[in-house]
Amino acid sequence: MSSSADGTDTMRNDDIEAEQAYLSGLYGRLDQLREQAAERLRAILLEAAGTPQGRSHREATRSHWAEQVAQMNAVENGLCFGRLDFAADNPRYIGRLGLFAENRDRDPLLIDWRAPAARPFYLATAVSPEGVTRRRHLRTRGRELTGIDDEVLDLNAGGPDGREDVTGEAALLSALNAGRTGRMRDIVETIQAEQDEVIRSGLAGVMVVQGGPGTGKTAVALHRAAYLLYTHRAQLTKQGVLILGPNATFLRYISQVLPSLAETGVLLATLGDMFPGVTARASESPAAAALKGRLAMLDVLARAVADRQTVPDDHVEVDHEGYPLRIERSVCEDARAAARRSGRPHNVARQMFVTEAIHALSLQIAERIGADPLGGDNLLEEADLAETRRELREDEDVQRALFELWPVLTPRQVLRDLLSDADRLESAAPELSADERGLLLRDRSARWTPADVPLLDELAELLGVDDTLKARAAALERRQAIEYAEGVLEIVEGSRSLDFEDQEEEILSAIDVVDASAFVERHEVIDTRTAAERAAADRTWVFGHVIVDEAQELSPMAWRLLMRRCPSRSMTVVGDVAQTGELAGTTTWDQVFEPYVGQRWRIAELTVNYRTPAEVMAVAADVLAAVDPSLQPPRSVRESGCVPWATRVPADRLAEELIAAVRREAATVTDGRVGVLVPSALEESLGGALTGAVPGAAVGEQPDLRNHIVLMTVRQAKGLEFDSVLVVQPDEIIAESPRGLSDLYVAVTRATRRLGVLHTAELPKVLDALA
Ligand SMILES: Nc1ncnc2c1ncn2[C@@H]1O[C@H](COP(=O)(O)OP(=O)(O)OP(=O)(O)O)[C@@H](O)[C@H]1O
Repeated sequence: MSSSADGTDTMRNDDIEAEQAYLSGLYGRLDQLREQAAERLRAILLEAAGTPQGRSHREATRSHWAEQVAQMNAVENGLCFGRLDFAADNPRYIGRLGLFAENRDRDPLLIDWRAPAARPFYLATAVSPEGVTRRRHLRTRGRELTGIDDEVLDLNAGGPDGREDVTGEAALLSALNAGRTGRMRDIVETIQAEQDEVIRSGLAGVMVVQGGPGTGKTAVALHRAAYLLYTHRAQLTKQGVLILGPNATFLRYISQVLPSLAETGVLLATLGDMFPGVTARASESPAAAALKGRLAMLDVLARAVADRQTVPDDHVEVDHEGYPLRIERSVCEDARAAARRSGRPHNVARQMFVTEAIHALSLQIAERIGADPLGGDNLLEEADLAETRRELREDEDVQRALFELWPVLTPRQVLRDLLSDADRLESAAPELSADERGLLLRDRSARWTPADVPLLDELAELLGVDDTLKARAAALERRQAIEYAEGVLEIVEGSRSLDFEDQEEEILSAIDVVDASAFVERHEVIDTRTAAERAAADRTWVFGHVIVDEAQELSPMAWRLLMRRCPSRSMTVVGDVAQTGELAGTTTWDQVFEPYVGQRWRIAELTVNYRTPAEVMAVAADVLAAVDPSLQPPRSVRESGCVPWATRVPADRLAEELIAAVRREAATVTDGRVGVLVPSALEESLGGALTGAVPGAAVGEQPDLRNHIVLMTVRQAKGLEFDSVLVVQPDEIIAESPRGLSDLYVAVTRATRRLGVLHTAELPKVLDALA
């Protein structure tokens, strides 16, 4: 049953009035709380700085109140969207945030959708009503109530309304039929029962959410992040939650969902962002990316590092205090063997290499200067030897020679050197064929690709960080800060008013009361970043929970990186093995998790497609059967009434026909978005033609999805959706990759309403339904 505020249908007007009054009361309370929080924030900002501890406390309080204000601002739209009536209890209002009256003894005015008390809103059905007699969806625009949808769940009170397999059917269909905006919306008002199960599943362990296209995997993953942060706030705000998505365009697409749920403490990243200091966005051939994703790269990288631990053919000569010293090959070999035996990472084991080599050199010196002319024991004592070793360590020539033999290395340096040098590659990767090595080889100046990132991360593990070097760098930084502070204090001193110089009484200036190191301490920056921000800058950060979207695309090497960031294995992994496009991606979840958690992972399946209407899904089902006949397509929740079509056009008129089709579709879906999905080989030419004819159409590496018309490759369209989708040259999409059929499946399932296909050759068999 449905009613709108204009009073044209059956719902009693006084119901609307009563709900509007309640809603206004909630906004009144929200305003009051927001004003109180803003007042506290203002007071804190006016407080004096004080001691470092005081400042850190003040900073914590400031960010608490700033977050409160931000949260209350974020829920302004759709603050309250539901009401539950019970046979034997007071009604409950459900919203984006919990609100209490000033007198806390009373029932809450508004229940946060994530609280257990809100759960019947998503789960109660007529068959299993959980005490609920009526579920009411409140439709609002700003602070105004625009309509009400009721579902009566009490079987005795006149029978259930609507379908049993969906909850809140009217509200759901209205959300699904709305035109797309290029930014994903939250689904908090219409979460369905099977989605709710996933969202509220426990924090511990690996949960895989397998579901066909449009089943809400991304939406569920984001709402799960919000739910987990609400339920385990103390733990997760400290450790942070990571959401890994397939590319930057996708991250922008989902970027508004969590803020609209008033959650900001989540790090959204792509694989290319997972090595601090590197933003890996360059593209490479799918075959090269697949090769880099294989576990065989572990041996290649280990050998690449070992190859940097060198020994001379015969010896190296260095000058030490005017005398020549020989670093013999055998000395280097022994020192290298000892360092390798330690099992430590390269940069850490280097200490041992240096110690062993210096020891050998000190004996060489002892032999020269401490030899007993009478043939007795060496005359140097242990203390002399220790002094010799110290001198050797500090000798720059010796240092340089040892550095050459066992250098301090960075991951970027090792990977760049390896991938740009055929000899190094051959030495490190003898088991790869020459063709495979050719795939990896590239110019030194090449930009980083996402598939490089797991290799960099692996190298960081193999190389390690020498803590003594880190301590030295920190000491240097502090020394520089003190020098800077001294400079500041000198300026203060210099600018003392000359007028005071003759005065009798002593005037204290900054320089009299603080020395430079105290100054540095007082001004040391307090880390005000959120856990998510700190995590983004720290390769070794361990997250409280990791959520992976489009997880089927990750390579075995990428999984190693992620598992390192999440030793607790508290993970939510969402994906669809039928949509795998990357050659190094997976087609079975077992394969992914067996090495890390054995059989200890749970799977949840989503079976209803909320995006793609039944007419389009019928076409997609044939493509899926060709990908793997054992896979079942998800069931569409609605029909659009639009029949998918295919048109064959002459090859020399493809661009013109496409432009005409785009114009037609754009005129039909005026309230939504048109997506044109093309084979990679045609992206540039068709993109150019389209933007030439239809100014404002978005194309390129990171097109703005808010544009009315967007042209992209299928790879780029992963996870996205458009009201109308035009698929161009499906046969070429299939031919472009060994996973071409999966790519076509992805392409046709991006449509929320309309699907059209343009082709110049025969229509591929899998699209016979369109013939
Ligand atoms: N319960 C729901 N209420 C309203 N809209 C929903 C619901 N569940 C999913 N949707 C909508 O359905 C569409 C598809 O959802 P989503 O992108 O999360 O699916 P997906 O499973 O990740 O798809 P794909 O695998 O194709 O990327 C989105 O527009 C989403 O907002």
